[in-house]
Amino acid sequence: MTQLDHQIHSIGPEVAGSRIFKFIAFLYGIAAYLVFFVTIVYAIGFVMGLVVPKTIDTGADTPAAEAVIINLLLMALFAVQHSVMARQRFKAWWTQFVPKPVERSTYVLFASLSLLLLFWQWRPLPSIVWDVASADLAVTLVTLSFAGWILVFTSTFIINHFELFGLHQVTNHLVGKQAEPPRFKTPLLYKFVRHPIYLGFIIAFWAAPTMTVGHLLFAAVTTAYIFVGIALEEHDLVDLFGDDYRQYKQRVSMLIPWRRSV
Ligand SMILES: C[S@@+](CC[C@H](N)C(=O)[O-])C[C@H]1O[C@@H](n2cnc3c(N)ncnc32)[C@H](O)[C@@H]1O
Repeated sequence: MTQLDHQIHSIGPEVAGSRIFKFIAFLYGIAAYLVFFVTIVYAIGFVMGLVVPKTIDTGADTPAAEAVIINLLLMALFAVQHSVMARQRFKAWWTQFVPKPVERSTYVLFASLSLLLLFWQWRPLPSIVWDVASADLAVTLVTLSFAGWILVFTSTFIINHFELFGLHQVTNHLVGKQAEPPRFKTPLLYKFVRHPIYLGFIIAFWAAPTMTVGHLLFAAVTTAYIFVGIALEEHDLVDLFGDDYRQYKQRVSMLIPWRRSV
């Protein structure tokens, strides 16, 4: 027996395999996070029409009806992927095939890929709905849109950025730390609204100095989807945290600070 054979034998195939798996899972988690990061940065340029080569108002000339259908299908694909894969029952089913430590990273990767597909294949509908004449108002709207994106990013860190995007799970797995059960939290902004991340997206999508039909379609459908997403997410949160979440809903508004119902 060579020295290497002896070492492998003494570690045991299970442990050796699992060590390699832990490391591969960690690298996979980092790769999925990087794809997510590129996607969200691209999303800012795409929606605001800044820097990136393909924006919400550029792309192949397509007849309006065809463009609407393609864009609706792209948004529907993202919505179905994003909602179905986030449900507890789906997670219970697919973690029979996908190892639990990389479940969140895989979800993040699929969501990012379906968004990249949307950015790539999105058809412009360039007719103008509004175009503000005042330079001051235009600057205010661009600033508001940036503020929306900042709200999105800050809120992910407030609730737990690294857990939300799967890095926490693969790191814990790598160092052999047990995954902690989800905890109900209402830190900082979550004391004013229950969904600051979604509020940030709504602000970022609607605050545009020039609103085209394509941008309006995107803002309207994603806003409607956010309301559906909130209903599904809150159903799961009540299942998970029971009365704590029910009382939170009574106390704190959904999206508009200081207004209990919405
Ligand atoms: C993309 S985050 C969105 C969080 C929130 N809806 C928002 O807009 O800021 C979705 C994840 O956050 C979790 N979550 C939402 N509110 C929470 C809370 N108050 N405490 C703990 N987890 C929460 C959900 O279970 C879900 O896994």
